Amino acid sequence: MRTPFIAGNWKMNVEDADALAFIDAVKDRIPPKENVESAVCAQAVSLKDMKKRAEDTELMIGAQNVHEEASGAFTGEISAPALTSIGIQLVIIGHSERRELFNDSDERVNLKLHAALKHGMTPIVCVGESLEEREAGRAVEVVRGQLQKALEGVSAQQVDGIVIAYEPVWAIGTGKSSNPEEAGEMCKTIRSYIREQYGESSAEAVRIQYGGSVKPDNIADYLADEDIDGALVGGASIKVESFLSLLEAASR
Ligand SMILES: O=C(CO)COP(=O)(O)O
Repeated sequence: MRTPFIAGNWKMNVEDADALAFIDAVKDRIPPKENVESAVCAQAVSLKDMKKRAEDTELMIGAQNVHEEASGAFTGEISAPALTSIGIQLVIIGHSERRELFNDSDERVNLKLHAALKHGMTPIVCVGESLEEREAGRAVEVVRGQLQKALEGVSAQQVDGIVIAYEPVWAIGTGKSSNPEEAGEMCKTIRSYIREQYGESSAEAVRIQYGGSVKPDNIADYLADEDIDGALVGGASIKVESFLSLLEAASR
């Protein structure tokens, strides 16, 4: 059985002092990782200190982005070796905000995924259709296309450790969460894609999160679906009690 995985994506919303205070507040209340795996992905400047503060807990600390090259003249970027050198093993790749605002094309998402895997990181790869694409009946085609391009050249052995987050763009930060049945159907489609490409054991191993306006009062509706293994949560992951409620709801 797959262990549920709840990850907070704090985006550019939590400054250093609050990030560290959050760790202090949750660290003795994180459920064992056998019940639910938990993470928060913060701004790069806070990662090193957060990692240290979270040392004795099972809360993982993740990055929100990584550059595809290991080093070089890429002003302002962060490399996978730089992240792993401070103990950061988890990274979000291809979030729709990065795709939309920072030119993270499917090809770049693929390069970033390879960089993360090469350096032993666990990637959370985000896919999801826009409202326009959903209304045009193209949601499945779009998500399958994103997966195909993101996973190009990724081996079956590598794919087993990847987390895929299905985040319909229209449900992010809008309070307009996707209907759990529709979300479940898309997560099933994602798992079927993994099965087609990599076989049954990879399909069973890969964890698929839903993301988009997940909150303590709706998370159980998503997790009830057999193909939804957790959530990637923005707004509702920032406040201590809300984050802990999400973990409690997901804990098995
Ligand atoms: O983008 C998200 C997580 O990556 C979702 O954000 P919200 O939970 O705030 O809708």
